[in-house]
This record gives sequence, C-alpha cells and structure tokens, in this order.
Amino acid sequence: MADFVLAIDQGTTSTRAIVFDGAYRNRGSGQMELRQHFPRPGWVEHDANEIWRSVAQTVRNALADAAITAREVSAIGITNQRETVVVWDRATGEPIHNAVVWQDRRTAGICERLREEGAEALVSERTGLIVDPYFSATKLAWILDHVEGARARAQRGDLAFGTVDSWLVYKLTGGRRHVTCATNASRTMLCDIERLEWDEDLLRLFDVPRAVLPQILDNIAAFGETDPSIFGASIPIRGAAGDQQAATLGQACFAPGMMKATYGTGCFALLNTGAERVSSRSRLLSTLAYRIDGRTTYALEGSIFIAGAAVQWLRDGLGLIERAEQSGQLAAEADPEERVYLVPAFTGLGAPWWDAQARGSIHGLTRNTGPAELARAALEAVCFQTRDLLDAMRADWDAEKRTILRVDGGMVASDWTMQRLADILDAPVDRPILLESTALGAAWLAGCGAGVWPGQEGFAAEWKLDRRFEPQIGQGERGRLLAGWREAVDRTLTRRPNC
Ligand SMILES: Nc1ncnc2c1ncn2[C@@H]1O[C@H](COP(=O)(O)OP(=O)(O)O)[C@@H](O)[C@H]1O
Ligand SMILES: O=P(O)(O)OC[C@H](O)CO
Repeated sequence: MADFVLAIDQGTTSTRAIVFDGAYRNRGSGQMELRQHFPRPGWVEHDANEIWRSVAQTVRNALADAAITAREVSAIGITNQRETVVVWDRATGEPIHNAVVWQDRRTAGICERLREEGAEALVSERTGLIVDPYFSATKLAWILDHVEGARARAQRGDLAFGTVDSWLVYKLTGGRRHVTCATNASRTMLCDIERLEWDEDLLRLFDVPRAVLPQILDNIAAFGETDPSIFGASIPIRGAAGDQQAATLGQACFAPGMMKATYGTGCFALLNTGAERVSSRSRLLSTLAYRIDGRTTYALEGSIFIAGAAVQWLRDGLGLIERAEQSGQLAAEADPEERVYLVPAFTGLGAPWWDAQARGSIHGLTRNTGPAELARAALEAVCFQTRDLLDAMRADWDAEKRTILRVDGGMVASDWTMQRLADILDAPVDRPILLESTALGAAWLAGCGAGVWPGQEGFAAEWKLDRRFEPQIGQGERGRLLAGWREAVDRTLTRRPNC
C-alpha cells in the first residue's frame, strides 16, 4: 500500500489540499480562495456549495500536482474551520441557507439573553465553553427559525446539521454518511465533552431537535469512503479534526503541558492538559485536544482575534510597509526609549478578556513616534496577548511546569517577532521546520488510521526543530514592558473581566 495521505484543510479564507508522502513531505498541493459574504454588519457567511466545490477542485489539483491518482492515496484526513454551521436537506443534499461562519455575531442578542437567564453555568459545566455567538448552537437555531418551514422539517428528520467536516464527509461520500468528529462536536455548545454525546439539556436550551444531529466519531475513525465518481477511485476518509486541534496534532503536542500557538490572521493557542478536563477560572475554553481509541485528551484554549491582521493593518491600513515580511525589520529600527503600545481590539478582545465592545487603541505616542515604533507595537501586541493567554493557562493549570511553546502559521516567519515572543513570555519558543502543522495533523490522523503512518510516538520523534528562540531580556525590562501593556489594556477595556 502506498503511504501517500491526502489532507484537506478547509479554512475560513481558503481551501487547501496537500498530498504528503511517508516522510511527511509535501508532494503536491492545491489552494483556492473562498468568497466571504457580509450580508449585514457583523454577519459572515460562506456558500456551502462553493466550499464543497473548492474542496473537490483543490483535491484534484493536489493529485495532479503530485502526479498521482486517487488509487495511490491510502487515506484522506479532513481539517476545517470550526463552529461554522451548515444545514442541508437530506433528500436533495442542498443547503437550505448559506453557511453561518464562526465569526458571525448575529446571535449576540440571543446569547446575551441566555446569559441573563443564567445559562452560563450549565453551558460551561457540560461543554467547557462560554455562552458566545462564536459557537454553533445559536447559529443553528437561528437558521431553523429564519428559513421558512425549517423547524418543522428538522423535527421530521428531513434536515441535517453539520460543521464543515460533517458537510464535507457527507458530500465526499455521495450523501451516504452523516457524521462528525469529537473535536468539531465539542465546539457546537451542544455536546457534553465528558460523555462525548449530544446533551439533552443543551438541546432543550438552544431549541435544537436531535433529529438534525450527526453521529460523533473519534478523530481517527472510519468516516466513510469517497464516492468513486468524484476522484476516479474511492478513498477511505480515516481522520478528521478541527483546524486548531489538527495543528496541535501536527505539532506532536501529545504530552500534557505541551502547547502550540498558530499565528495566522488571528492566533489560537492550545495547551494539552491530558486526560484531565480543567475548568478555567480565567475564561479560557476547556475543550477537546483529540479523542483517539476512545480516550479523550483535553486542552485549554485561548484565542486572539488579531495577530497577523495587525501586520495587514500596517500594510493596508497605514501603508507603512509594502509586504508583511518588512514588519520585523522596521520594528527592529524602533527607538528603545519610546514605549508605544497598540491594543489591537479592532473586533473586540478575545481570551481572557472577552470584551466584544472594546476597540483598538494606541498608547504612549510622542512627537518622536514614527513608523518603526508603530510596527514594533503591532508585532509586540501579538506577543503580549500570547503572554496574557499563557498567564491565564498557568493560573488554571499546573503553574509549576516550564512551558515550551511550539509555533506555526504565517507570522512565525518573522525572526524578530519570535525572539520578542520568547522575551515577553520568558519561555522558549520552538519553530519547527515543517510549518504546515494543520494539514499535517489531519494527514497524521488519516495515515495512522490507515496503518501506513506510525502512531503517536513514531510521529512525535519525527518533529524537527528549525530554531529555538530563548528569552534574552532581564526580568526588570520584562516587568516594565508588561506593566505598560497591562495599563494599555486596562484603558482599552469597556468592562472589567469577571475573572
Ligand atoms: N514575515 C512576516 N512577518 C509578520 N507577519 C507575517 C509575515 N508573513 C506573514 N505574516 C502575517 O501572517 C498572516 C498570514 O498567515 P496565514 O497562516 O497564512 O494566515 P491565515 O491562515 O489566517 O490566512 C497574515 O496576516 C500576514 O500579515
Ligand atoms: O480557518 P481558520 O484558520 O481561520 O481557523 C478558524 C478557527 O477554527 C475558528 O475557531
């Protein structure tokens, strides 16, 4: 059997497919941008059929690029933007509404009401999440309430709900399978993350009929076989995971205490807490890292909404740079005596603050402040926000452990930012050679499931360091930097966090 494994990475802004060989080398890939629909302020939608077409096309392109046929692929692994909701008609396979994307805030009012009614305790106990429009449940209920006749059809069992993994498995298998993986289920706000079952109390709370829900599978499982008409031969789908969990796997963060952070447009950090489900006192999410062989591994997760997006703002908003990679060089020219802080709350602040109303601010401007100081402030903001997440994680779980952070995503190409990150965290930052962690994680699930790739230990042994960034500044300087950042955040928040 060939050891080629195909990863489908269906992200928020683009869809990618990568063929990996048994040495985890990228042997061919395809990528397509996805159109973003903003029907009203705060609303974000995707066309679910376009998502599917982009997957089918990028897989074909990746196979062609690798010069192999579907017959030579041992297995497919799927990873996806999480929380995004698709509802389709079981008879026709047609979505009844555009996919409502994780960023969509249309159900903010519903969440506010649920919080006022005291739903937070139940939601947090069963799901490890906080009541927020980010997650799937209220988006699903919204579709059922706003598409004519949908609720009655859902109750009759005529409609199916899925996160993007579920939708793709359904399409790939020619409509034969309606399943989801445990990590995606854990983000719906409908799943009990200890029993790994849909929860009756939550279904009642969010008014979701059980008949629309998919079956929950482990991250390595028999998800189905692709319909032979799609790629010319049937390929088994052996793995699936939400994209941040897949990156955790791709970074081989299998041991408790290991942590990864992915720096793309935003940043998502996950700390493996092992078999222990940690309830956060700092408003981090307590979520699934993965579920393999019927055993659940948990994680604490923190999300930063603006990471690389701050660099895009320097480029597109301020015109200070032409290309993202110039940001580090510009930041290095900043006057060390100038202390300028940017709090990039462009769309509110995520964990651990969760202040949706906060907006971005700049502190410490003087007549000497110029492009270099602003570039440094934008890159440092990503580092300070990561420090806030790390502090929250340490407060929640085993403060004694020395954390090593494994990083990936577009921003980690910047040596300046990675060094600053290590300085501000006061912890080493490890950048691997292979930066395709998300796709690799999905491929590993599938390759391991198909028996053509090694298990956790063998895979972890192959994780290779490109460069370790060690902290280089003293405690005094770090303390001054952090104090300045905390003051800037304090002045930006619109409400005090309840932690
Ligand atoms: N050398 C660099 N220095 C700083 N930021 C960078 C660099 N290269 C890319 N970025 C930032 O990384 C982001 C792209 O990363 P990527 O992982 O592709 O994101 P996404 O998957 O969210 O689209 C962009 O926001 C870009 O501004
Ligand atoms: O598609 P990405 O990489 O922006 O990731 C989105 C996250 O899964 C949302 O929770």
